[in-house]
Amino acid sequence: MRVDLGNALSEVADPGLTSTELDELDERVADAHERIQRGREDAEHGYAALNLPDTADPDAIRAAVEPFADADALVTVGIGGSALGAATLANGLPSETDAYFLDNVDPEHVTRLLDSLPLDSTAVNVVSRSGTTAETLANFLVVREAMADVGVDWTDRTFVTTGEEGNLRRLAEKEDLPALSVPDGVPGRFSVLSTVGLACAAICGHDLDAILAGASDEADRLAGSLYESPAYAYGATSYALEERGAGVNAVMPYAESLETFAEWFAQLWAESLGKDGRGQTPARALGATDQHSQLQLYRAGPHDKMVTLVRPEERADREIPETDLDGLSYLGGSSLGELLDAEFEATEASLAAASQPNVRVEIDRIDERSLGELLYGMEAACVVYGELADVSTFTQPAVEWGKKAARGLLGGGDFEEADAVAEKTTLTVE
Ligand SMILES: O=P(O)(O)OC[C@H]1O[C@H](O)[C@H](O)[C@@H](O)[C@@H]1O
Repeated sequence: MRVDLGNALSEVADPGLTSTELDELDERVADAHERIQRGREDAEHGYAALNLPDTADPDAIRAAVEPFADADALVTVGIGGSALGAATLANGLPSETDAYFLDNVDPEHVTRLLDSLPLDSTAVNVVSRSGTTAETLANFLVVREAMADVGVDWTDRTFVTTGEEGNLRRLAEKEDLPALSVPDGVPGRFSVLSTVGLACAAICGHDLDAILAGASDEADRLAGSLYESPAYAYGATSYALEERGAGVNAVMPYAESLETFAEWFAQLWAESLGKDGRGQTPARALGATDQHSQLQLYRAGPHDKMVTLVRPEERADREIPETDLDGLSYLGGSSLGELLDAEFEATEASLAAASQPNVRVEIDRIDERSLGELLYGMEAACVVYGELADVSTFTQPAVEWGKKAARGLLGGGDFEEADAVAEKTTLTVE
């Protein structure tokens, strides 16, 4: 992963950083790096996720999913960190198996998906770190009933990925389902390089060793200076821009296959860093499509955001046919890839010309190794941001609050959070 901070400097951008400010930030990055390394050495909760390039066991994952390798489709039933990492890999890379994700309990969507699948040749991976998430368990109950209804033995087609405790683990034991373990100390949104993301990747035919090798390369680049570590350069600059008023981070990959990456990033950034009245709101955009919609705001709107432009340096290209149509001949003989790159650079320049801060993130190409670098790099960026902002990066109390309120409403326990629903202030207009 390469990061270009030029358009975040104060000579270009407002807000922006002077080189003196960047040097001061660099001194704080050295301390943050020390803290991160200590956390990694002690395998502390959260920091342990940055050790996954070494601690994940791709052989064990491949062996566990082997019985499901011939499935025509794979449905991952999970939500948040238990779906988005796997989806980023599945949607980012060419896949041998059709991968679907049930990460919502919209009944129409669930029914439409189940009606469209060949259930007798579909594998189901139920993923929940806690093993208690209501949406995941509800969807699982629906999926297994749908299988039973058409005479499919769901116990033959299902495996689970979960922690050592919880309802899902108990269910797996009771039904004798194959079970992969979510490693200790790895929060959901940092779990893509563990069993959580890699089981799906293995069934899709992706090269797990290459994903982990890419992540390992990025881990090797973590250093006590942001000038030596692309991940820290990105995380520290995002933090410093937020401090100076860039409360939004619009992530805009210029690759259709990285659209889900922006969703994964949104959870990572929002849930980890949205604490104590601070945080940077992730916005999702796609280049070049959103140049024709959101870019107007990003260039001409308030100076309250940074734009992260992500692209592969190489991609499989396709020529644009020659044409003698008036005004279009400039396109002929060029390629869609060249056009997309020109759009990328034009957007970057247009933001800079309007003094809107933006950062360029590049990977070599869209393959296992580069995605491993990108995913690991962004996780490390998030952790260093959390250290600099002094927030508790690996907790999510605000999300837990809503989970308890919903559970209380459904009669799943006595949660005071549910009382707030009855106390809602209304001002209805009809
Ligand atoms: O994997 P699970 O325990 O089912 O959790 C799934 C998701 O649930 C919550 O919303 C958490 O805040 C997320 O961080 C987590 O990824």
